[in-house]
Amino acid sequence: MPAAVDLSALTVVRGGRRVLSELDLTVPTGQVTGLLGPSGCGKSTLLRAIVGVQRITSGTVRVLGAPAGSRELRSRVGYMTQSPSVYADLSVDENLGFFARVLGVGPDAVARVRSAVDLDEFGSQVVGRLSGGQRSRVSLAVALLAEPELLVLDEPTVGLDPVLRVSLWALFARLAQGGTTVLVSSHVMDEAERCDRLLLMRDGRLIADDTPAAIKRAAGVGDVESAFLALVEQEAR
Ligand SMILES: Nc1ncnc2c1ncn2[C@@H]1O[C@H](COP(=O)(O)OP(=O)(O)OP(=O)(O)O)[C@@H](O)[C@H]1O
Repeated sequence: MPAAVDLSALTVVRGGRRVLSELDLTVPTGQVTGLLGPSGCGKSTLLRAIVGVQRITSGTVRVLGAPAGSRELRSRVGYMTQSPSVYADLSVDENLGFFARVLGVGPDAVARVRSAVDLDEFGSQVVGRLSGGQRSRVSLAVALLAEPELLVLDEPTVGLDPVLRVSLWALFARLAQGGTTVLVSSHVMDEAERCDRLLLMRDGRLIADDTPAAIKRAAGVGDVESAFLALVEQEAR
């Protein structure tokens, strides 16, 4: 099966700084791929390049067989940014209904995505009066509306309690089982274990690209956080 995302020699310079450097990577179709690395390593910039909202300096980014950001990808790629991108003065259902119309999907999608993110009790609640975690789940619900083939999520579990985090990771796994490609960033290394595949990043470069088990095995350690530290140490030598 062709890769959902295929990057070749991607370089991005932002504010005079080289934020991504000659990145080559692929994201397999129908799996949950985790993009992990410390704050500032370039995760959001990479995700922005994949959804086509980042000006790139050089290289190529192909998504679902088309150049990133092309028109035909609009409804095939769902993107959730780090800061909630929904209207604070509208209710959850009004937001979902609005974005459903923008995306041209039927009104029955609203109930489907509301329930997928566990917000059924909050349909008539104004978003401005929700907690941060609830608000980010409304953004996630928007990203799910068009049943995208590729779902790109920038730190979707920040600010969520452990129970909700587990339920969201279960949702990502269910989506992948149904054929959706899920690319999710996090700087919480314990979330790595829930991914089929991991991309570990540091300073705009990829330091590992494999399954969690293979990354731990290669580093001879029992958890991904220790593997990350071992890889950083190896590089410094
Ligand atoms: N608008 C911008 N202009 C210039 N530089 C930027 C801009 N946005 C981000 N950067 C720089 O690009 C680098 C990578 O930022 P990016 O947001 O991609 O990192 P990240 O890994 O997603 O971090 P975090 O986990 O904290 O969100 C950082 O050094 C940051 O300072």
